[in-house]
Formats: sequence, C-alpha cells, structure tokens
Amino acid sequence: MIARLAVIGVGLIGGSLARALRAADQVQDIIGCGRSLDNLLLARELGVIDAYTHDPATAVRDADLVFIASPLGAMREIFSQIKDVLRPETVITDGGSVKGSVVADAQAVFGHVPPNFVPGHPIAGTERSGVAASFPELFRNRRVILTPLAETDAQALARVTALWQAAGAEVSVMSVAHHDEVLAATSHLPHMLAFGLVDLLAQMQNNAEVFRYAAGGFRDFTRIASSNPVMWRDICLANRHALSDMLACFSHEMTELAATIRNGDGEHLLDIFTRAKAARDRFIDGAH
Ligand SMILES: NC(=O)C1=CN([C@@H]2O[C@H](COP(=O)(O)OP(=O)(O)OC[C@H]3O[C@@H](n4cnc5c(N)ncnc54)[C@H](O)[C@@H]3O)[C@@H](O)[C@H]2O)C=CC1
Ligand SMILES: O=C(O)C(=O)Cc1ccc(O)cc1
Repeated sequence: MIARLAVIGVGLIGGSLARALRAADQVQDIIGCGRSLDNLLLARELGVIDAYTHDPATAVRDADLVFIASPLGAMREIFSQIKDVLRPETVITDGGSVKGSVVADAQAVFGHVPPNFVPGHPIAGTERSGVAASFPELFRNRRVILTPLAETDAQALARVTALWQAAGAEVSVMSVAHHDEVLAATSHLPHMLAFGLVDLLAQMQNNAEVFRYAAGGFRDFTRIASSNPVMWRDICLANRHALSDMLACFSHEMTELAATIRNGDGEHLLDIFTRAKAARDRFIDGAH
C-alpha cells in the first residue's frame, strides 16, 4: 500500500496510473502536480487525484512514491525542483518514452543516479493527451519496461515492479541502451512515418481531395500522427542517435522498394509482401 503517491504530470500516463492504482486499492492519497490549472482541477473533479499543486517540491515532500509522467523535455527541471526535498527513502520512477536521456538528467542534477530511482516506460498509450484521456485499464495486459542501473536499490525495483503489476501490466527488465534501440525501431520510427506521410500529403496542392478519398488503411496507419507534437519533439531529441539510424535504414528500404516497383519486378515485390505479412501475422497472433 502506498500512503502518499505524487504524480508529476497528470496527463494520459500519470492519470491512468493514478486511476489504476486507485481502482486496485493500492494507494491512500494522491497528490498531482502540473502546469495546467484546468487539467489539475479536472483531475481532482474526476477523483484521479485528491489534491494538487503547481510546485514539484511541495508534491514530493511527504510522498513515499513519486511518478514523473511529464514530457521528456521537462524531466531535468523537475529533478532539480525536487532534489532538496526528497526524503532518502522515497522511491522515484518515471514513464518517459526514452530512458538514456532521463538517466542522464538524473545524473546531471543529483551528481549520481539515486539508488531509489527506477527508470521505467509503459509500452501502452494512445494518440490522446491530458487527464481527460486517461483510463484505469490502459496498462492491463500491456508491457512495462524497467531499466534499473547497477546502483539501483533492489527493494526500490521490487516496489516499482509491484506497482505496475497492480495496474495489470507485465514487467520486463532491460538495459537503458537496449531499451532505446528497441523502442526506436518499434515505436519511434512508426510515429515518424505517420507524421511524415500526413505532413507530405497535407502539403500537396490538392490535399483536400487526397484526404477526402483516403480509405481505412490511411486512417489506421496515420492514427498516431494525431499524437502530441511536444511529446514527440522531445522523444526525437532524446533518442536522436538510435532514431536517426533507424530512419536511415528505413529510407534505404524505401529506395530499394521504389527501384523494385520502377523495374516492374513483381516476383521481388511478392517476396517482400509475403515476408512482411507472415511477420505481422505472427506478431498479431503472439499478442493475443
Ligand atoms: N502518450 C503515450 O501514449 C505515452 C507517453 N509516454 C511518456 O509519458 C510521458 C507523459 O506523456 P502523456 O501522459 O502522454 O502526456 P500528457 O500531455 O497527457 O501529460 C503530461 C503532463 O505533464 C505536465 N507537464 C508538462 N510540463 C511539466 C513540468 N515542467 N512540470 C510538471 N508537469 C508538467 C502537463 O501539464 C501534462 O499534464 C512522456 O514522457 C511520454 O514520453 C509513455 C508511454 C505512452
Ligand atoms: O498510440 C499508440 O498506439 C502508441 O504507440 C502510444 C505510445 C506512445 C509512446 C510510447 O512511448 C508508448 C506508446
């Protein structure tokens, strides 16, 4: 049982974890912290949090667990704001989509990565943001990756693992660098393709007609281009090396595909599409 949980950034992710822990009867008191007063008032009205503050130091002062779910670009400032008031036994975790940058931010502010800090990332979300979009089942049967360091306290890791399990998630552990490479491929690259495709089409002269005649495939493929621009700017900047490597691989794949199409090589196209279909069908079967 958590006596007092501080959620810094009560949006889709912070709000959903607060709701899930409340639904599972794992928490007594939840204090929310953020910048937008309207969002915090709504969070309190919805019963997601019990109290709010705009000041991260006030939020964490009496907390036994702190969950930071702000955009990545705000993490360093938040660490600086809480540094002097954190109790040594308070466990801190986060939900940021990139782990190397968060660990570097903690290192820069604290001078070392605090043993009670357990970096984390729920592999679950939607294209929507804010507490209005949060829901308690978001993490149910979804994966959460924790990336503890050698200096991470085993009890803090166990506590954060139990927290996500109580929210219904399956917890995996991996290194920070491996996490950032894997997520560049499976999450960050697909978001770039969706943003890039929609932006390209939106800039075409006849864009109204392009969108009018778009079919279901276009809608499915581009849902994630409705995601929060600030959050995705921060993810790109935080994972710039792994993501630019993946984008270079993908550009190469597209150049080859274009050449295959231009050459009218139907046999090669069939090979590519058959291989891709088999891989996706396996992935979907495995996900059930
Ligand atoms: N949206 C998604 O599907 C997923 C997002 N994430 C990660 O979770 C984090 C939060 O994302 P969302 O919940 O989607 O965003 P969101 O926009 O719904 O919520 C973020 C909240 O942080 C607050 N905030 C911004 N700057 C702040 C600051 N300096 N101090 C305190 N609060 C501040 C905002 O007011 C907002 O309420 C991000 O780091 C993102 O990379 C992880 C998994 C999935
Ligand atoms: O909306 C979707 O399908 C997503 O893929 C959400 C998402 C966004 C960022 C993450 O770090 C993890 C999941």
